Amino acid sequence: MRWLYGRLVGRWCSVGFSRKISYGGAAGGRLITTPIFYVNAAPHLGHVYSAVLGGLPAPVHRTVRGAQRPEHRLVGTDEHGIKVQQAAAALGLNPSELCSSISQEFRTMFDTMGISYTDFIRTTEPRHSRAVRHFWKTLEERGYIYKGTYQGWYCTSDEAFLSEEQTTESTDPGGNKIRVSMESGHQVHWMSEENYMFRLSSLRPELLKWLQTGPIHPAPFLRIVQKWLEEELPDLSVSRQSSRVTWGIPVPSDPTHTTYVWLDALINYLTVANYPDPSYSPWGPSTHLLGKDILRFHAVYWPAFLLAAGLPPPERLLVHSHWTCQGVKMSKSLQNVIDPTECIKLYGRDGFRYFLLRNGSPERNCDFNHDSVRNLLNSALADALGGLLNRSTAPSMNPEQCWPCYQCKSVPSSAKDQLETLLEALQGLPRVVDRYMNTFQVHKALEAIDGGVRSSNAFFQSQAPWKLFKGTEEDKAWGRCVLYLTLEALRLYGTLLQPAVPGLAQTILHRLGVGHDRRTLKGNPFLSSD
Ligand SMILES: Nc1ncnc2c1ncn2[C@@H]1O[C@H](COP(=O)(O)OP(=O)(O)OP(=O)(O)O)[C@@H](O)[C@H]1O
Repeated sequence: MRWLYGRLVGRWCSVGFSRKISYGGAAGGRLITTPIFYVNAAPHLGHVYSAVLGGLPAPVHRTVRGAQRPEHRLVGTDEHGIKVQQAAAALGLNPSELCSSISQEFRTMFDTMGISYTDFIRTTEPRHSRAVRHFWKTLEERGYIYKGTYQGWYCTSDEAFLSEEQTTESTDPGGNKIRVSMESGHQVHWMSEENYMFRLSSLRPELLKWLQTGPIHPAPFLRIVQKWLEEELPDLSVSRQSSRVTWGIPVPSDPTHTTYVWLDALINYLTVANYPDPSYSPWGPSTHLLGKDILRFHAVYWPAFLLAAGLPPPERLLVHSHWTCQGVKMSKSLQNVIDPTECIKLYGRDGFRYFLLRNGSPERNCDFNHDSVRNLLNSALADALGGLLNRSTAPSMNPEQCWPCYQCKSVPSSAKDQLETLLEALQGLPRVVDRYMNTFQVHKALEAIDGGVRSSNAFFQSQAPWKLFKGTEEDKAWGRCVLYLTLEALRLYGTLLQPAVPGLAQTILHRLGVGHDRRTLKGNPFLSSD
């Protein structure tokens, strides 16, 4: 027996892993952004998912490569516009009070969920209105803004202008005929107003050129944007008359108009890089993570605004699909949301994070229900991972509570194939996880780790070290080898799980006696402890 990581310490006693969960019980220069969230209501599960996902790349880099990568991680709240104005009026508050209170709720939620960030921006901050005013003047000076009349459908819920083809007829709950957005299902109204227009139509060739660099992932969303750009691309209204929308940033040259909330909101990605100070240098490469509901704003309007201002368009847009409730997108306006606080109470922070990251996906919507959370956590974490850890570190299996020697003189012929397949899979696992995590296909990374855990369980069960320890000297040596390989595999899983479920991973590594200086694979790869 060797004392590689010191004694196995502590007891495995994390709620939900050694015990089962029962429903209803207590329980380099790189800018990465998640959308800044609109403060017309409290955060829901969909926001938490986006924010958790956006917080992963830096920890992944640290875990696998051992190095810190300069990274600016932005989160924040989008606070202007008519929806906030209306929500505040309905509550008898002034908009500023509502914004401060809901923005704080988002911040508290991010902290509770262990989401790391380097800047939390609020679009009502003075640094942001300075950036917006400067950006507006730049667009004006470069000839991209003119006064015109906008006539068409407007969806207040989505703060979006829609063409006739993007709307359809529907019926409201009272049986009245209404027009709705085909994309979101929210009601639209006919609007005719004199305001400031942005020459979006003139930017089509440059946008198409940008699309050729393949900046949008996964590919189906790139195709959607290509299709949009093949259709009509009318100029965009970028102001509202301030008599109607008071809560926003006034147009610098004309205070009778308020800046369109999406132009205002998107500029936050520049504000956090100190735009327009002389010290401003665009963060590169910049990655924006977003839900598919705001694809048009990020993949058409935002690069167009940047190109018009003479700035580089974003390098990568990573798009994810939606959490739904009974098939309908979870959304504040529809009030069909799942409260993240309730989920944290039921499943713990890491259980909730694991579920979101394992089941959420870029390509397909995912329906939320408590049964699927309970089933996943019981099967993947309590039974497979927790079971393996408990069994392989139990005092009955390892009375001296230390790491056995990896002295595998001879592998029984019956175990050779299984061992070879397992070792090959585990040696390649960090590369697989790193690749998936860096492209935000986190569900695939977690699936790969879970696959490893299940193969380790099968190996442990079929070799039955508890029986080998009662056999010949050769059996005992092989038993120690099986135990060593299992603990080493658990060290690998614990290390790789740190970005997704930091608390749970620390519990595993602590239980294995792995010191804080060894919780990266850089310098400590799989089987390096031999
Ligand atoms: N159901 C959802 N699933 C996944 N992500 C979501 C969901 N709802 C919101 N988000 C995340 O929040 C971003 C937009 O947030 P927003 O504040 O507009 O939320 P919302 O609930 O859709 O609001 P509203 O109903 O007022 O439109 C999305 O782009 C996405 O990143």
